[in-house]
Amino acid sequence: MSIIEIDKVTKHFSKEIHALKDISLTIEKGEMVALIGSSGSGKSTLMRHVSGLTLADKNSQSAIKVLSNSIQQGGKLDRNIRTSRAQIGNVFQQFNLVNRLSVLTNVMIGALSRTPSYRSLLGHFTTEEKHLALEALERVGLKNVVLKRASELSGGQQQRVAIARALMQKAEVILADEPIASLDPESSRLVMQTLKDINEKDGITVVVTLHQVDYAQKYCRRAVALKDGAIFYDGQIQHLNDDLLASLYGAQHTPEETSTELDMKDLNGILLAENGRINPKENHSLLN
Ligand SMILES: Nc1ncnc2c1ncn2[C@@H]1O[C@H](COP(=O)(O)OP(=O)(O)OP(=O)(O)O)[C@@H](O)[C@H]1O
Repeated sequence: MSIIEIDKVTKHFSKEIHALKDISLTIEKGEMVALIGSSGSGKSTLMRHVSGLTLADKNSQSAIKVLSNSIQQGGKLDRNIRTSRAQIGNVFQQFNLVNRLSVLTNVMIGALSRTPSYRSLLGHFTTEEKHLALEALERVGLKNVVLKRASELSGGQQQRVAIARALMQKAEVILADEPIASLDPESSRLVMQTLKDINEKDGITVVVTLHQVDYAQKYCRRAVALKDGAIFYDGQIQHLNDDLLASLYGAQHTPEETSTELDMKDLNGILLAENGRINPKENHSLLN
């Protein structure tokens, strides 16, 4: 069963910036797919299209569906976007958690799409909701920090809280955009293992953008590689050989250099790209 259907998605940010070029892609239920490619290749833009946070070019043939529900078509957001979004758990660094709230409340916010908002705004969560949030936090190995403020957690812990929130939300799909971009190797391993665990045990479909090809190879079977906004490779990750990787990441690529070289270069790219993308209103619209 197809969970994500992306059809002919084209996006210009300006005349010069053609961020996505006729992307068509289908992701099946239960897959864990790595979205890879060098900085600026269009990974985040594609993820944001799937969440309906960015719209494709107007009057194009573009269409995106999640669980057969339309997210956007021809550059227009679907009317029932709230219902469609409820199926999608976002693990996006730029609007992950409400820092001043406790970890537990942040996870319970995951139930907002199913809860009358006056109740959740007043902080009136039911006992069942509290139990579900505790269970979700236990799943991601964070039961010991439930009453801490989100801002007190490490980056990796925050990512795992976002994953717990998606579990609480009963999301069928998790979109994780750069979930390990600024984490040390042990935290990265924990975040990736958590995603893999809920993918395998709960059958939740996961799409994760990664800079580090070695993590993609370790945790995902399928890779979709973008280059200059177009699909460069879509297939089993084990068939992505050094030649393909070299042409994906450019001439400087050698297998031994991948992690260190890309990390620094891409980190700068991410920070630059993120600067222009932080928009608290979008955070709010996701929660509602
Ligand atoms: N809001 C925006 N306005 C203008 N241009 C944008 C915007 N968001 C992204 N872009 C441009 O679109 C292209 C794709 O960017 P995107 O962030 O999707 O790439 P990426 O592969 O996720 O990169 P990174 O790995 O650095 O996060 C880049 O040229 C980027 O500068």
